[in-house]
Amino acid sequence: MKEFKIAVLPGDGIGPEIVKQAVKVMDAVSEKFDIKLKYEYGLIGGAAIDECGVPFPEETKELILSSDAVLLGAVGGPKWDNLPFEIRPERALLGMRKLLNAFANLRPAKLYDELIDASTLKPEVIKGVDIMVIRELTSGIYFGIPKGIFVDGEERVGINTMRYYEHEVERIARVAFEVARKRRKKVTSVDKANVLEATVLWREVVEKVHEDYQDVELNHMYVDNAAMQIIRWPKQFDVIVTTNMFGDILSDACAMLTGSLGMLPSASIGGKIGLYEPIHGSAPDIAGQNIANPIATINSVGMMFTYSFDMPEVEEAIDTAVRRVLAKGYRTRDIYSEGKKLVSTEEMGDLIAEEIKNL
Ligand SMILES: NC(=O)C1=CN([C@@H]2O[C@H](COP(=O)(O)OP(=O)(O)OC[C@H]3O[C@@H](n4cnc5c(N)ncnc54)[C@H](O)[C@@H]3O)[C@@H](O)[C@H]2O)C=CC1
Ligand SMILES: CC(C)CC(=O)C(=O)O
Ligand SMILES: [Mg+2]
Repeated sequence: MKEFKIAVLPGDGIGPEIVKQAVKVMDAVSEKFDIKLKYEYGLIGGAAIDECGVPFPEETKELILSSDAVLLGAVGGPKWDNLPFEIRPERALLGMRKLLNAFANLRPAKLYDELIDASTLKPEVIKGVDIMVIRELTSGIYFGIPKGIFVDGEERVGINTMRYYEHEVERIARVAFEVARKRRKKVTSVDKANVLEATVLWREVVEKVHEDYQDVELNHMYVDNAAMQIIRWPKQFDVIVTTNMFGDILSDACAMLTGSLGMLPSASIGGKIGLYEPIHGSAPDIAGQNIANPIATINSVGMMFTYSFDMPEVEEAIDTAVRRVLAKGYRTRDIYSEGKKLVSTEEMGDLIAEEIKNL
């Protein structure tokens, strides 16, 4: 019997609520596919600050490094926003991604036909949308030095630095071309090479790597245009590869093509141990109300089975279960439309887990 140890880090805000639903789904998967899943819970973010004074405790680092994969809810919230920057919850996230060398963040924005009515965009614009955003995750402006708030003469100056080494661009470009080969064979590299030297280098390296992937079409787009094109005509995109910050922003925009930010899962790969999390944050505005959409987290579990455990059949099963629950008309508040059945976070988790058992 296959056996996997999963580090489960619920985090803050809606994190614990949505992760609980993902665990229900993992329980159902374990039964259905006869796999042994061992969960070990750890503290991260604000929850860790409250308990041990730091956002990313040594114990959590040891836990994730001794696991086969990591499932994260989300971190952060107003309670911790005034802490010194270096010990804020979000630092734990960046630290964990770096520690795991999870440099490739895959964020699939695929619209379920069943949710065409959940979007504010026209059906003809979004029907069939299937974009894979590949965001560089362990470098760029979120990591570059110098960074900080410094005193310069009479006033302060805030500095962040966008920097990319050639090898960092090369490895993410390779991931993008490899993924595109299994899809519709088109990569759009998004940069700001008209004004940012770091992305002039990015564009050059992507071009160079492309020489090894001549069967894949490559085009380049500036990020401002890309933000507009995603909303204007999203079906022009197959794989989007981009920098850490641009990918962060564009993937939230892509989420709305699928109906809600609560729909987009992610896999962060590249190192030995994969990290799986919804793309959204801790949603403090709806935390504790049992109304958050758990599907992004549940589908992140699906990605875990494909990318960490080489069991794509489990991802397919989870995807089918989600689709069937949506087809029966069940909706959390964020994807609700008239005539559908409004359900809570807990109910959505139960429905999807039950559907898996009945597959
Ligand atoms: N990966 C992570 O842990 C991330 C953490 N954050 C942190 O989360 C906190 C809140 O950040 P925001 O900018 O408000 O972004 P957010 O992604 O938490 O929320 C943005 C909006 O989307 C809604 N939303 C998010 N997830 C949802 C879900 N599953 N179901 C239904 N609605 C959902 C929220 O209610 C909110 O209105 C901050 O402290 C931020 O730093 C933000 C993004 C990612
Ligand atoms: C701390 C942030 C970089 C988290 C975020 O917005 C994301 O990863 O999407
Ligand atoms: Mg983000």
